[in-house]
Amino acid sequence: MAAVSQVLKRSFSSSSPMAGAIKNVTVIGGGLMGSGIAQIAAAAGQKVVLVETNEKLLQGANSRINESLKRVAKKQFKENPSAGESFVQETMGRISGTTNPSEGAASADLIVEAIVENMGIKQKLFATLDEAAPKHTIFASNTSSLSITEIASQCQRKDKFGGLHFFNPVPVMKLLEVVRTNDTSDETYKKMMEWGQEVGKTCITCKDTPGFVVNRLLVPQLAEAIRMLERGDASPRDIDTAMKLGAGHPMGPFELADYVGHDTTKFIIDGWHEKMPENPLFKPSELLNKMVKEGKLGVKSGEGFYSYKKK
Ligand SMILES: CCCCCCCCCCCCC[C@H](O)CC(=O)SCCNC(=O)CCNC(=O)[C@H](O)C(C)(C)COP(=O)(O)OP(=O)(O)OC[C@H]1O[C@@H](n2cnc3c(N)ncnc32)[C@H](O)[C@@H]1OP(=O)(O)O
Ligand SMILES: NC(=O)c1ccc[n+]([C@@H]2O[C@H](COP(=O)([O-])OP(=O)(O)OC[C@H]3O[C@@H](n4cnc5c(N)ncnc54)[C@H](O)[C@@H]3O)[C@@H](O)[C@H]2O)c1
Repeated sequence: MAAVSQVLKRSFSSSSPMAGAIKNVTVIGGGLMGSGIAQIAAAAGQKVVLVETNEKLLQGANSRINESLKRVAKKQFKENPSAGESFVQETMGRISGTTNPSEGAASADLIVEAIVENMGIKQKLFATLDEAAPKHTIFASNTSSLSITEIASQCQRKDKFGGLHFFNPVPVMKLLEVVRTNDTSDETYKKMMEWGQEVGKTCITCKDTPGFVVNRLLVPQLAEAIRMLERGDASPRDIDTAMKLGAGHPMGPFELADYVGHDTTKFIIDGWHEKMPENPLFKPSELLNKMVKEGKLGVKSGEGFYSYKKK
């Protein structure tokens, strides 16, 4: 992955965005979600700067994107493999990396944050970005469960702040939840919706409420599945099979929670328990807490409810 300084010199000296069009996207956080968001923006022809905390994680994101693009190319260019290779190379060529968020923000029309699900860390990051990014830059968080209004509270540009909630895996899942706060301007909302369509997503809109639409319905279901397991009602495998064959889900709740990552699921449930202590649905799970304490984070660590270690 080219250093952003080289790409910025080469790419941004001559080009400047058309008034209003989102051409330069900065993604903060190159994990499960951020790497996918960077990938689809670059695949849509946009210049992407990916920001991570260190070079090793940047390289990891780079590899994850490259592997995913090869899977996409294998399907999209089935009849023309060499066109598929060019698609992968050209898309990767639009992505540069840096470990400096302020440098990464310098030429962004849109910044999408996909870092750890922690309110304080997100707020601190956006306060820094508010100083570094051009005045026209739109800020968006990919948070699963936190309040966009609260995340934006340390920023001046509350009119240019919203939520862009993608679904995992980003290159495959068609939905994008576009969230506006009471301060999000109509112009910002319109640009977020248009950008979501440009990167190939079907956009829905909802208010800035906990979990937006999908997670407000999904979290209780996954939580109830874990309580079912804790009561000994059924095994994870049988519960997953039940929901796949009985409800037509592509993944059962335990497969899905493993896929999402239990660091994230724990952040989500702990945050909602703190916000809504009276709601038994969001009471923390001893089993989940034990798994996280033991480092069993799901697919990302090789073990969660199931084992993913290569035999
Ligand atoms: C009591 C307290 C408990 C508390 C619990 C609280 C829980 C909280 C949980 C909330 C989490 C919220 C998280 C977030 O905010 C919201 C979400 O993202 S929810 C997750 C949404 N996603 C899903 O539901 C995914 C469902 N699964 C699937 O769609 C499929 O299983 C799959 C992931 C697409 C995989 O498909 P499969 O057919 O099973 O297997 P393959 O691997 O062969 O994939 C098929 C096909 O898809 C393409 N593909 C898959 N992955 C990628 C990728 N990363 N990049 C590109 N392409 C990909 C690919 O073409 C595959 O074909 P192939 O390449 O194999 O030919
Ligand atoms: N995992 C999912 O299924 C999913 C789906 C939708 C939304 N989300 C949300 O997306 C966000 C990221 O989730 P994820 O699953 O990708 O997590 P992840 O742990 O895979 O990735 C987060 C990345 O952010 C990086 N990071 C942390 N602080 C940073 C900082 N200050 N600057 C730059 N990088 C930083 C970490 O190094 C890590 O690589 C969370 O808010 C989560 O709620 C997750």
